Amino acid sequence: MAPLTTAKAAVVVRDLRKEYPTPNDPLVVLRDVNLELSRGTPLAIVGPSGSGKSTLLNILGTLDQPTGGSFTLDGVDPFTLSPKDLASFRSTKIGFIFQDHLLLPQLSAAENVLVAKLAQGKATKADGDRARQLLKDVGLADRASHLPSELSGGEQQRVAIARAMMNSPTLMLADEPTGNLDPKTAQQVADLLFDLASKTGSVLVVVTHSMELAGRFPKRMRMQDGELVNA
Ligand SMILES: Nc1ncnc2c1ncn2[C@@H]1O[C@H](COP(=O)(O)OP(=O)(O)OP(=O)(O)O)[C@@H](O)[C@H]1O
Repeated sequence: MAPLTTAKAAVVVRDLRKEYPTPNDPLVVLRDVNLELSRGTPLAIVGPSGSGKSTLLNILGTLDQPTGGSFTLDGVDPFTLSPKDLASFRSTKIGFIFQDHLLLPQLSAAENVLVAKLAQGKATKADGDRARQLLKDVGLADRASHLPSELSGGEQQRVAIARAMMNSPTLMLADEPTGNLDPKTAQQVADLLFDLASKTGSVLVVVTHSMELAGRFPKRMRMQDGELVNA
C-alpha cells in the first residue's frame, strides 16, 4: 500500500495501473506506479523501449486513462471531469513538449506560442505580450514572425518550449525533448527547460533514453516491470 498523500505535492500517483485487452491475458503495461512530485522537483524517467514510459506520460497528460489506481494534479482527479472541463484543465495545468515539436507549419513562431489562446478565439494583448516575452526568454525575440520552416530544429524546439509555458502550467511533460538535436543544441535546450521550470515553479517530468540528459536531473526513476523504481 502506498504512503499517505503529502498535502503539498502537486502530482500524486497511487497504485496506478494500465492494461490493454488482448485475445488472451491482458497486457499489463503499468502495474503499480507510485509517484509524488512537488513544484521545483524535476524528474527524469528512463527505461527500456516498451517499458511504459510514454504510457505513463500520456496518463499524466490526461491524454489516456488508467485502468486502476489514481492520479491527482493540484488535488484534482482529472478523470472525474467532464470532457469540456478536462480539456480546459489540461490546457491550463499541463504543458507538453514532444520530440517532434509539432508546430503548426502555417503559423509564425509567435502564433504557435499563442496557439491555445487563438484556438479559444480569445488572444488578448496581454497574451500577445506574454508570448513575445516567452520567445525572448527562449532567445528567439528576433524570430517571432518566422514560420517553423524558417527556423532550425533547435529553434523550433525552443518555440515548442515557449508554447508549453504559455499558460504557466503546473506540470510540464516532455517526451525525448532533445532526441532530434545535435549534442550542443540538446544541451542548450535542456538548460532552457531547467531554467524555465525552476523560474516558473512547474513540475518538469522528462522521459528520455539519453543518460546524459537524465544525469542532469536531481531525481531519476526507471520504469521496470510496470513499476517506477529509483534509478
Ligand atoms: N493502444 C495500445 N494497445 C495495446 N498495446 C499498447 C498500446 N499502446 C502501447 N502499447 C504497448 O504498451 C507497451 C508500452 O509502450 P510505451 O509506448 O509506453 O513504451 P515506452 O517505454 O515509451 O517505449 P519507447 O521508449 O520505445 O518509446 C508496449 O509494449 C506497447 O506495445
